[in-house]
Amino acid sequence: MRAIHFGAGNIGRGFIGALLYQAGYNTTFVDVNDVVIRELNDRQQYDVILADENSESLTVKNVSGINSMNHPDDVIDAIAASDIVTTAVGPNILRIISELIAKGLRKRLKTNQKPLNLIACENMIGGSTVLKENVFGHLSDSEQTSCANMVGFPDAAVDRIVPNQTNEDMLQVSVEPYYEWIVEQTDIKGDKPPISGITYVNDLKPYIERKLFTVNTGHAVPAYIGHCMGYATIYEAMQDQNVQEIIKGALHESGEALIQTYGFDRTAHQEYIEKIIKRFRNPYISDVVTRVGRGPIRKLGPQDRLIRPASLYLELTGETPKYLAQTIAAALLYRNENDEEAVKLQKIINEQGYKGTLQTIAKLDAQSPLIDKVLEQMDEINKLSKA
Ligand SMILES: NC(=O)c1ccc[n+]([C@@H]2O[C@H](COP(=O)([O-])OP(=O)(O)OC[C@H]3O[C@@H](n4cnc5c(N)ncnc54)[C@H](O)[C@@H]3O)[C@@H](O)[C@H]2O)c1
Ligand SMILES: O=P(O)(O)OC[C@@H](O)[C@@H](O)[C@H](O)[C@H](O)CO
Repeated sequence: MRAIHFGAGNIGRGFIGALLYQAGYNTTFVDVNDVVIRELNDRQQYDVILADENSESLTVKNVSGINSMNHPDDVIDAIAASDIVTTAVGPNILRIISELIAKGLRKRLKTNQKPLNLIACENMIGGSTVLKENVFGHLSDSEQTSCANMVGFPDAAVDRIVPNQTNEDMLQVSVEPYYEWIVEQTDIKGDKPPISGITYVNDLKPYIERKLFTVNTGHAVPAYIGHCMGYATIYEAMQDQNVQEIIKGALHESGEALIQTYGFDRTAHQEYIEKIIKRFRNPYISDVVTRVGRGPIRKLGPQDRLIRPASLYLELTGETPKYLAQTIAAALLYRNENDEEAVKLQKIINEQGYKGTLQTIAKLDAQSPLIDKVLEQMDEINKLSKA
């Protein structure tokens, strides 16, 4: 079985690549990072280390790489012949890789009639659906009709913390032991990919929202509040009493929104929250706040981890969420000159002010009580950053 995986980064090598290998696939990574691609081709294997007291390691074998900038035709051929295509490139890159994928599917229509599934493993709602829309934008009507019958784009939720890291061995990747990969089976074409780490469900929405609005909402607290307070890593920020109070409060608020929306069991959800907080305190992982806070414009989007649970909480309880508002305020204050979106965010704030920015980026109504709450909580965050 042949797999094509776009993005040989943290999640690509440390999570999806490892599970594909364990399921028996030969995996070709497609990336624009030439150094990583060369190493993959030279060695055809790499190690994944579990970040806990045992440091267990797995050697992922049967891997190769293609630099899509230098060898786009090889990517097209590989897609035409593959049994599964996965991505972990970041939500904003899906649009960029879609033209090459469309060319691969066009070739496949002529050469290979086997059903194919493409699974976007990104932190976003409807990632594979977004990929499909972009790919279909490059295909003719008749190609779209043919693809609609034999190519599936099942949405997915992926959960495993894989920090940025610099190891002596550049392909080695250290990952937390925990993982979850959930795929919506209703959109699969042909047989379900035989990957034992995947949990197949009929309706992904409750799972992706629970993951994004608990793991990623929670993660945003030590990232943005921690950054304001001068902490460099999630682990350091998680030792702070203020961060602990805010994360508990924010996850109580997002939890209330999730429980009321999906009817999750209250006790089970609280256990889920506690397990996640424990993962953020893993002493074997050093995850910088700038990775977790990366892309603040995306993270302040209307459907993402801060605004969506805050809006839902307001809608369902009639109260404005204090702790989510504090985290949104900290995200607005996030400055990092190495992060393109953070720079752009500060430019928008300079031009439009906080209120205008929340209307433009978060798509909040000018009258939304959430805006006033965020502005009110900005003072609290400023006090914390001076403390
Ligand atoms: N790291 C985590 O803890 C984690 C966990 C769950 C989900 N995710 C999600 O996985 C995705 C990837 O995150 P990551 O942490 O692995 O990021 P990363 O930066 O480590 O990896 C992304 C990779 O994509 C490559 N890339 C960029 N443009 C490309 C292009 N045009 N074609 C092919 N490859 C390209 C980059 O060179 C890089 O190797 C994101 O959507 C993220 O939200 C990350
Ligand atoms: O990848 P992002 O930028 O959407 O979010 C940063 C982190 O919260 C995220 O990568 C988590 O580590 C991951 O989602 C855990 O499963």
